[in-house]
Amino acid sequence: MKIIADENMPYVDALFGDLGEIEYVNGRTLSAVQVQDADVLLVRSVTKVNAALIEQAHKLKFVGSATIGTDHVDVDYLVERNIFFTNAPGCNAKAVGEYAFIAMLELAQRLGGSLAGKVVGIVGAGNTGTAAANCLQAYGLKVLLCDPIKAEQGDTREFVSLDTLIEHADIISLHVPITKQGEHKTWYLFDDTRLNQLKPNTWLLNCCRGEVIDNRALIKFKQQRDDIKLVLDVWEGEPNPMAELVALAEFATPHIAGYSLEGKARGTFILYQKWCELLGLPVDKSLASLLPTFQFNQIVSQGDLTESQLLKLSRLVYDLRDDDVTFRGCFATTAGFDLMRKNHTYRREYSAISLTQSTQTLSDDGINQSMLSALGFN
Ligand SMILES: NC(=O)c1ccc[n+]([C@@H]2O[C@H](COP(=O)([O-])OP(=O)(O)OC[C@H]3O[C@@H](n4cnc5c(N)ncnc54)[C@H](O)[C@@H]3O)[C@@H](O)[C@H]2O)c1
Ligand SMILES: O=C(O)[C@H](O)[C@H](O)COP(=O)(O)O
Repeated sequence: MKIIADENMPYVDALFGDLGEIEYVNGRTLSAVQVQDADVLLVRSVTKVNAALIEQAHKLKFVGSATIGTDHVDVDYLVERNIFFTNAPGCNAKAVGEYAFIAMLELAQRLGGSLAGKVVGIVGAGNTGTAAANCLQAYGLKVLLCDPIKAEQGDTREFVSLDTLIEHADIISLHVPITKQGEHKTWYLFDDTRLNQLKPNTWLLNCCRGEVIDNRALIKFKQQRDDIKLVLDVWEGEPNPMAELVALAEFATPHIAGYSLEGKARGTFILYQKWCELLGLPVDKSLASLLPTFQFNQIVSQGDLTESQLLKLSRLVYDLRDDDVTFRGCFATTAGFDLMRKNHTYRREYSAISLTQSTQTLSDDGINQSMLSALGFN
């Protein structure tokens, strides 16, 4: 059996190695000729899986994308061809949630203020939006959720309209899929008009898909509104973001919000589980065995933490400042954007750290052990 896998997908050897012959490919430049004799195709978000790529792949039975998003895959065409397709829902949700939370801590520190006390609006209350909301609520922040689809489906959480969210939120974090049609389409959800509704000093984070914000409108808007602060992980026209926009963002990264080691491992593992299920094979490998012990896995803290100490602790799992600096030095070419993603040293999630407090401080505003557990520390 021939398995074609993106060369930047970790743990493929460990999980698929005894199931067939694996050939690693560059996902961005993958061609129809390379996939024509594949039985299994394992991709990431950079590969467009459509008729042009797989029309001649007559043996293809399974396409797996180790991603949450599916906008790069022509799912209808796969159904028509009777090729099984799976993505990896939720695989990197925690990573994205922690990225958003850590970015807010970083931004608060950079601006000389505090994250505590802010109201945060989450647009899209699915896996990543909920993961971000969980961190924020664990930290005691008020969170407003906007997700008309979930609301219509009977989700019992409290939802607000996008207008209400924009009116009340100090920080807005975007967590929707990219959709081009329908009542709730998200393409340019934040266009010129929406951007002009933002209240003074709003922080806007985008960790979902670049085109959820009209990037040209954002450049024009931000050039006149220095009070608005931006954290951008995703860009219109990736892998070639607009240079003017990178310069205007407080923190800028190359679509790596989901790049935790745990998230990446879960992505490949979900594809492995689905493939075993499809073939009726036993799932005889475990996700836990793939992950190395984290360098700082045991930490003892003396007393409650302040917000700046929480940020220091967070920087052990992910130092956003490093990625921001590297990105600004390399984003200007396709090769630079992709190479930074390829060479990214996958960060860890909070759960990689076992944290104990040796003493409890009797203050009301400190960050205590139960808050840290709710944030995801072990
Ligand atoms: N930057 C990254 O590395 C990264 C990582 C993972 C996912 N993503 C992107 O983030 C997206 C969201 O991921 P997820 O796991 O949360 O997906 P999900 O499907 O679990 O949740 C998305 C939510 O958005 C809601 N939604 C759709 N249209 C909406 C609208 N117009 N207004 C408000 N809510 C709307 C849906 O109802 C759903 O609940 C993915 O589709 C992917 O494109 C990016
Ligand atoms: O949809 C997703 O899961 C993310 O966008 C994913 O993290 C993108 O990473 P890639 O597949 O390009 O490595």
